[in-house]
Formats: sequence, structure tokens, C-alpha cells
Amino acid sequence: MKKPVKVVVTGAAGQIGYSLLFRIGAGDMLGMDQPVDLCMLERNTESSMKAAKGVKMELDDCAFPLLNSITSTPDLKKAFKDAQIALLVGARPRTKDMNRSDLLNANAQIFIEQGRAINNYADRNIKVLVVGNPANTNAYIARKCAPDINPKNFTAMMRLDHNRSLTQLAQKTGCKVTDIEKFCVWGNHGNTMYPDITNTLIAGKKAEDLIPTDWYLDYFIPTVASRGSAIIEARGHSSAASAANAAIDHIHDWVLGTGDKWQTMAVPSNGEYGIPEGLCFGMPVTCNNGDYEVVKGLELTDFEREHILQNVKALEAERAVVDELIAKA
Ligand SMILES: NC(=O)C1=CN([C@@H]2O[C@H](COP(=O)(O)OP(=O)(O)OC[C@H]3O[C@@H](n4cnc5c(N)ncnc54)[C@H](O)[C@@H]3O)[C@@H](O)[C@H]2O)C=CC1
Ligand SMILES: O=C([O-])CC(=O)C(=O)O
Repeated sequence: MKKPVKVVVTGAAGQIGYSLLFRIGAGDMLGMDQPVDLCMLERNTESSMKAAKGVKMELDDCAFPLLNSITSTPDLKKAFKDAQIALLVGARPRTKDMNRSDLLNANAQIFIEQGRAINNYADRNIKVLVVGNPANTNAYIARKCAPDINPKNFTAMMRLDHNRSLTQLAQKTGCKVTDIEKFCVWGNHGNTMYPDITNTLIAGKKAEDLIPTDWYLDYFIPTVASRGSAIIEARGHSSAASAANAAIDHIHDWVLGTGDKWQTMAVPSNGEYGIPEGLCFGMPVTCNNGDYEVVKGLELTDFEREHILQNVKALEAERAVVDELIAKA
């Protein structure tokens, strides 16, 4: 039997947490041979602690063979001590008529504190996935506040945008989601995100030859980019089960690998494709041996460049706001 891996989930009693924790317990994230020490971090309020207690009781009641231990705490040190994987979900969600970037001021402090706790207490090789919005900039904050950890280890979730796109493309072409290769969503998990089919193959054929340009431009790109709002409108709450599923996919692939198959992860830029260094940016990656690598050597079209630039601008604007907040904190 493998040694247990310590996984921290913040916002454990929230909507996403309620889907996520049970999938982790069932072995969907790290595999059926990987025991987990699960730590749930919640706010130190009576109602959050009570809700977390209830979720923990339910986890106990599942008798998941892979759950070696379950702890619930509001204490950052206890939660992040020796943590090997952190899913930073706990943050305020937006409501109707808000953009994700409107959450910056409300949520930045959470990621400043958690970044510092990761720096002080976590395993030096911790893998961090930020889900709480605005996810890319929150990942930037956490990374900046954890200078002793490899910056590469701070990622943000754009897998939900990737998965949403796969289904749209599959439904349009009558293919299966598994027929789609070399697709990615560039940029920010926000209004400007750019789902890109330039290199995409669907059942071995060029996607651009199968998909009408007007559908791609006028329906596909805006539908993917505004799917979060459409879910809020329909459900009255932001996506939860599909977000949890995407988080499971993101960590699963990062840890267990994708071979040469592309996935989308938002990762700190090293200047790839002209993206300013340090921005946490959705890019095509492959994962092998517990590490991810940005796909290299793509010749960008003018259309791709233009859309990547829009995302750079959006993320630079957010970065300017949070650099001030970090400096003051
Ligand atoms: N990146 C993505 O693709 C997606 C991101 N999201 C974002 O995920 C976040 C969570 O969404 P939900 O679970 O639906 O929200 P929720 O409101 O149901 O749950 C959030 C939980 O976080 C907890 N929390 C707040 N501050 C905390 C702190 N400092 N430490 C620990 N826990 C804390 C709250 O007590 C609450 O239980 C939101 O910011 C939402 O916008 C949601 C869907 C997709
Ligand atoms: O739209 C939201 O606020 C929640 C989210 O990030 C998504 O569903 O993509």
C-alpha cells in the first residue's frame, strides 16, 4: 500500500466542497491505490464549523477505504502542515450581474493568508490548485505570498472551461469528447477567455474544416466564456458539481499524467508566447511524471495573438490591483 498523501481542501463546507470531497474519498482524483489524509479547512465561524462537521460526518459514513484520516479545522497551520496537495476553493462566489473580477477585493485577503501559510508549513513540493474566483489572480496572489515554494506549483483552474468546450464541440460535430485532441483555452477564467481550435483535431480531422466559422465566432466562444453566468442564472448558484469535477480532472492529470494529450491549466508564465512572466495564464499543457509542461513551438495566428493579448490586459489590470493589496497586507 502507498503512503497516504495529505490533501487540503479549503471552503470544504461550501457547494463545490460538497461534491469534491466525496470524489476525492472515492479515489477519483489520485487513483484507486492512493490513500489520502484529507484535511478540510473552513472559516472559524460557528455556522461554517457546524456545516464542516456535518460534511465530515457524511464522509465518515461513506467508509471510503482510501480515506486514511479526515480532519476539519479553521487553523491554517494545522491544515497546511506538510500538505502535499491543496485545493483552494474557499472564497466568495459571484452572484448575478457580477464579473468574477468584482470578487478581487472580497477574496484577495484569503489567498494572501493561505499563500503565507503554504510558504511556512506545507511540503516543499506541494501542488496548489486555486478554484476560488478570480482564480488566476488568486493563484498569482498565493504564489507571491509563498516565495520559498517553486512558483510552478501554483496553478489555477481553467479545466472547467476546457471541459465545457469539449462538449460544445462534440455536440456540434456529432463526435465524442474523447475524439477531440489539441484543444486549449488560453488566458483568464473570465470574460476574455479564448477557447482555441486552431490546432484542434476532431476524430483526426482539422476542427476548422468541420466547424462553420460563424458558429465558432458568434456562438462557441461567447457560450464557453459566459457559461458560468448561464449556470448562475439557471441554478441560482454558481456551478458546483462540474467545478468539482474539473478540479478532480486537473489534479488527476497533473499527478498521474496525460502522455502527449493536451489539457488546459492556468500556470505561471515564463514568458511563453509573449505572455508576461508571472501572470497565471491558461495554456495548453501536457503532464508527465507529476509535472506539467507548456506545449512549445506553436506558430500563433494573428487571431490567436489578438485574443491572448486581451487576456494579458485583463490579468495585468487585476495584477495591478492585487500588487497594492499584497504590499499593504
Ligand atoms: N475556477 C472555476 O472554474 C470556478 C470557480 N468557482 C469559485 O469557487 C469559489 C467557491 O464556490 P462555492 O463552493 O460555490 O461557494 P460557497 O459559498 O458555496 O462555498 C465557499 C466556502 O468557502 C468558505 N470560506 C470562505 N472563506 C474561507 C477561508 N478564508 N478559509 C476557508 N474557507 C473559507 C465558506 O465558509 C464556504 O463554506 C467561488 O469563488 C466561486 O466563484 C466556482 C465555479 C468554477
Ligand atoms: O461563473 C462563476 O462565477 C463560477 C465559475 O467560475 C464558473 O462557473 O465558471
